[in-house]
Amino acid sequence: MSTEQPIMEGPAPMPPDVAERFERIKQRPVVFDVQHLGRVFTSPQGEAIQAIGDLSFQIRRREFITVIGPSGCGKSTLIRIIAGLEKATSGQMLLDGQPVTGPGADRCMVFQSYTLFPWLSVKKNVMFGLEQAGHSPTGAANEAMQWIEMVGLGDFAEHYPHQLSGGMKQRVAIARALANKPRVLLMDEPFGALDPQTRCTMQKYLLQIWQNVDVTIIFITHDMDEAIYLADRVMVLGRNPGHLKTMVEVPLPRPRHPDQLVDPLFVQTKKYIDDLIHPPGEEEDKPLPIYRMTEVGDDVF
Ligand SMILES: Nc1ncnc2c1ncn2[C@@H]1O[C@H](COP(=O)(O)OP(=O)(O)OP(=O)(O)O)[C@@H](O)[C@H]1O
Repeated sequence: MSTEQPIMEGPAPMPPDVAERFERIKQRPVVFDVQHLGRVFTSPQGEAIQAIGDLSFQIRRREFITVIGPSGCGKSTLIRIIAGLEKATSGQMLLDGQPVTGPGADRCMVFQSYTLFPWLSVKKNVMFGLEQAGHSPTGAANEAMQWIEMVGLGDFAEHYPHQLSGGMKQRVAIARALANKPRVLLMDEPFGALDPQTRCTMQKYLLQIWQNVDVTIIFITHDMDEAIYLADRVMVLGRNPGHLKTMVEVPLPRPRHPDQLVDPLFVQTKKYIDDLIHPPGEEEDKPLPIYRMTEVGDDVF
């Protein structure tokens, strides 16, 4: 067995034009201020499960933040607390300086599973929240159509969810969320169920939409390429209990382009984040016990 230490990559260098962009971002107002957030669950046996330990971070207006970390580090718990669907057991969270105490129209969520009403057309799905918020049917229809056009589905407004592909359904879900004009769009692995090609197309659409809408995005993903490609900053979480390992400023200029996936800065950033999430030598790296299931001598390698 080799006794050599694996080489841990440092963060990639920041080109001057991207560093300037981050300086400009730091001048923007803080939208989200999360202070010492913690969440303890109780197991069915009555044991305390500390899902999130002590998490503090700030997000500025119109930042695109992706959240990545190993399974069980508290990504979903965090986004559910931000959405107001779950309560923190310690700490607090301010949105535009005001404490968040429950769900609100200022935060909208897009989930991985398709959550459209199957009995409503695309247009009616997008109108639903608007009508609930007090828009007249005509006003809601006009507003809904603007958002449906924005996600490129103008020709599908009268279609029903079962007539749409997975990517189209998620575009409707994004239109429905944005129609409420939230301050923050929360996305919990929204493209996780899509095939790789559709996923790439959706990433491109989302970046275009985000460019044209005044919204801050917090986006959970398991996919490292997706996390880096979309984000201004990648929030890397660790587990037991969930904690912030680091916030990585992505050293790539915007607008993003798929060619950047092979840029040395991208590759170095990926290696850096991967080393943070899976430190070499951790349990997951241990080899499996090997049981021989073939005849001795049946060596195909
Ligand atoms: N309702 C609950 N009751 C008890 N424990 C919970 C509950 N929800 C989450 N947990 C625990 O909190 C921890 C964090 O869970 P969470 O689902 O937030 O992690 P995650 O990072 O989103 O995981 P994954 O990547 O697998 O989706 C886990 O140990 C999980 O078992």
